[in-house]
Amino acid sequence: MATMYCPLGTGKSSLIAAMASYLKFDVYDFENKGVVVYYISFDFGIEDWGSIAAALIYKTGNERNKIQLLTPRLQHMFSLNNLKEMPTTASSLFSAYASVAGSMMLVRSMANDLLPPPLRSYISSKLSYLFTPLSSITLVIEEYSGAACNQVYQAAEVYLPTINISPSTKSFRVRKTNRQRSISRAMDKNQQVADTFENVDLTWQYTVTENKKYGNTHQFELSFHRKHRDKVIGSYLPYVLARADAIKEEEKVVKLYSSHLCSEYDRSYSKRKWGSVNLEHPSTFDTVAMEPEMKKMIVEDLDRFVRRKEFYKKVGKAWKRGYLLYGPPGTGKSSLIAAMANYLRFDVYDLELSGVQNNSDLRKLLLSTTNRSILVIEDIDCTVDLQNRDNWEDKSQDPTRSTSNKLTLSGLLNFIDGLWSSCGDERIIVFTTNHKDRLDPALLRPGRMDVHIHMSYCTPSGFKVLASNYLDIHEDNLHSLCGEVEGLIKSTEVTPAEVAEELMKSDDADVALGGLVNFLKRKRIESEKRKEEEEARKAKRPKTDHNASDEGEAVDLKLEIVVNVELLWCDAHCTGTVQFGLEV
Ligand SMILES: Nc1ncnc2c1ncn2[C@@H]1O[C@H](COP(=O)(O)OP(=O)(O)OP(=O)(O)O)[C@@H](O)[C@H]1O
Repeated sequence: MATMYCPLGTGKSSLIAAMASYLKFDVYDFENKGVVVYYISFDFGIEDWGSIAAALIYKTGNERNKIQLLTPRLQHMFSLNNLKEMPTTASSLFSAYASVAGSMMLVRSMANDLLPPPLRSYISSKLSYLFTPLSSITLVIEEYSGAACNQVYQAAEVYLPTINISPSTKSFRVRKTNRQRSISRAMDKNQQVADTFENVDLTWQYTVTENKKYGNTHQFELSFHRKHRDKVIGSYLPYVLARADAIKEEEKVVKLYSSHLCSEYDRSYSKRKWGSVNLEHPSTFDTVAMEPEMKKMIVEDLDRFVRRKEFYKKVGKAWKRGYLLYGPPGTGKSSLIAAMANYLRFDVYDLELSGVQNNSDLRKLLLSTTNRSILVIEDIDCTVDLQNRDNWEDKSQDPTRSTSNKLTLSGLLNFIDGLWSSCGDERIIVFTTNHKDRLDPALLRPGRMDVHIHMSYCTPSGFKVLASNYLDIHEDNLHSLCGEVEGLIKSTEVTPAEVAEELMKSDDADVALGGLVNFLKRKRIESEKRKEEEEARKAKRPKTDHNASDEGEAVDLKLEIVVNVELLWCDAHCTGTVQFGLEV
């Protein structure tokens, strides 16, 4: 047993990861205040159920064959003697059948009454294999692998709509959004499509198991002749994964996932899921108004990040990068995130922390995000109280909630660069805030937020980008008002959002720029007036040693002195000697 105690950012999680990878041990991450969860696993495999069925149905042939129908480990469970005692005449077979059927009905009604729905659905899905032809085999591709997304499932979702509809398909789903050029289709539940790969016939089926309490489970079932098992697993599935990547690349659709986009029904599901829409934000690095050097720095940083897979491996770091975007509202933080997503073609996961109940919920949500994605937590200073790492909780504090049932900063940090951060590749994490000073230093330390980007008020070069976006004004066709606008922008705090709003008011550059000049002049007058009023207020304030800004310090100092004196007084009692000293 080992206890690690050291300051923030000194590599506790990395050491644990290194120990686990050196020893090839699994890691169980128990939160110190967390709830212990017991997992019960049912490990009858497909083969086992098939062989149980085979042993029950084929009661002919010699005893050796009967035993061979069972997989080796089931041979231990079902003894030879039990099989020998199975009946062989038609009448005894019929009465055996009747008694088995009666027992089955009894078992089924007991199961309906006693077993929880997920367990029932698990058992019924396993029993369905009894009815598949023995020559064929079915691969079950579930949506989730443990808590993480199953990439084969996701690839099947992309690939299957591109293969021809089978004659046996009775229904399929169609959709088209504003941005899609053509209608896309998807498999409907319980429908099949056929595919052929290197002369192997394959059948895909999409199934949804409904469960009101725990939410629906989705899966694909891929059936084929069992003699092709190696080819399907070794060649066909990798082909489907590669095709899905290529299709996504061709479609160039970036998705925006949000935990708020899933239905209430899905939310109650213990494995909370993300709902998605296509990210149709047109922002690119060309359209974002910011200093050209900063833009160049960000693009180079992103390029370096995506090509550094081996580097991250070599230095023993999870392949992820954290960006902190800070600045006043309307300076383009969201636009920059969209530009990053469009540039990298990474999906965006928009996480609203206010809707996350506890660390366990957060973990489920984050584990179900995919690789090559951007996780965004906007306005991180507003959603939760970040002041204290240990007491970081949802603002709606409920004293009745146990301490283990909370969202904590440690829980989030653990995902950013703790052990959990390694559960995925090529991840970008972006936090945005209007108040960087309000963030816990633990969040800002190097290694967590690798790049801090200040999104400032509009600058002359930012204006040039906006003028080009909105009015097609470029270096070679500069408008006579551009010089005046740039001069005003230098001396006025105006956000790119405000400038953009003015430029949108007319297609006529004279009108739009004229409006912007007036707006900037008004803004400058207002801000000068505010400054004068502030200075007048300061001048009117009585001159004391305890004005507002000094008061806090004075109180702190007083408290400190009282505490010191008390401690020294205690010392005096205990030791009989006392020395007073005061350092200010
Ligand atoms: N730097 C920018 N470049 C281009 N357009 C911008 C920029 N900043 C703001 N805008 C315009 O203003 C709108 C609002 O900007 P955006 O939402 O990106 O700002 P924000 O900093 O994320 O604001 P908030 O902090 O309120 O979320 C955008 O739709 C865009 O049209």
